[in-house]
Amino acid sequence: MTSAYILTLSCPDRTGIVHAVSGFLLEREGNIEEAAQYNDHGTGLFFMRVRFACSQTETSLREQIADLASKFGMRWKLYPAAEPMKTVIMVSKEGHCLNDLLFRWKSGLLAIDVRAIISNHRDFYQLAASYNVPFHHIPVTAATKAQGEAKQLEIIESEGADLVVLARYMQILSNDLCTKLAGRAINIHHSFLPSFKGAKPYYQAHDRGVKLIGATAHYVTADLDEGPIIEQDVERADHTDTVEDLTARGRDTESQVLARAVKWHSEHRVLLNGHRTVVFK
Ligand SMILES: Nc1nc2c(c(=O)[nH]1)N[C@@H](CN(C=O)c1ccc(C(=O)N[C@@H](CCC(=O)O)C(=O)O)cc1)CN2
Repeated sequence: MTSAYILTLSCPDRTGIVHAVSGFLLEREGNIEEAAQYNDHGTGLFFMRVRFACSQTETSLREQIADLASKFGMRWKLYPAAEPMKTVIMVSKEGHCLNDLLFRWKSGLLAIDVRAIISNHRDFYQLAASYNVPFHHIPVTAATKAQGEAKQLEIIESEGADLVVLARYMQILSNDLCTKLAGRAINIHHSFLPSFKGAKPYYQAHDRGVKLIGATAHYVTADLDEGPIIEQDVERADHTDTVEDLTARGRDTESQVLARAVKWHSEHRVLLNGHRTVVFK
């Protein structure tokens, strides 16, 4: 019986990498179903993503890939392709992105498994219940942030979440929590970064008189809204728009940008390249 796997790797660029990987898989009767690679001439790093079917067990493949990787200095990861990514979604008082992700998940459009919803407000406990997803209300104040984050992390770890989505969660995560969630927490920022970081970006955009508004999905880091960008998009604006108009029009862009980022991350299409990303769409 064959199983589908996804192998992602990065290593110093040199000739023969694709040949070595494809030959490795051929020797094990692996059938390549999808492959993509990128050579970053600026950093000299080579990136690759391969989806393949193979009859060998994951344990056996890991042992053999480790041997290949050592010869090329590869940083690599191997994922069973069929496993949906266990996900925890965090939200505050704006629920459009949460609602969109839940609908896409239940419609089979996202390879995720929403294990819990965490919020510092109670607004969306009925929405969670309608999808039969546990809802955890964890209020957060400056005085209670450490305890609140400890509860959040306990839920994340107990659910085995490989992805945490800040779907308009409006609390700044501590440096410690950012470290623990490194590479597996995605935030949707409601501006076209690097413009208008921080709180109330639509107020900032309106004050600047922008003719475009936007949304940015990025990995969460200790540096607020500075994490590696995964996806962005923009929407037109003009002099007649109020902040409320911009906020309303921006909701669809935010939801669509976040959904694309979650889809690509859950399919292991996003590779970190320093403070940037490589996205094999
Ligand atoms: N460590 C990080 N935490 C969070 C990030 C991040 O990139 N790194 N992204 C934000 C989301 N966000 C914009 O998208 C954002 C949320 C909240 C604020 C903010 O200043 N909020 C409060 C202060 C709350 C607090 O101290 O925790 C405020 O309005 O004054 C700015 C940007 C999610 N978290």
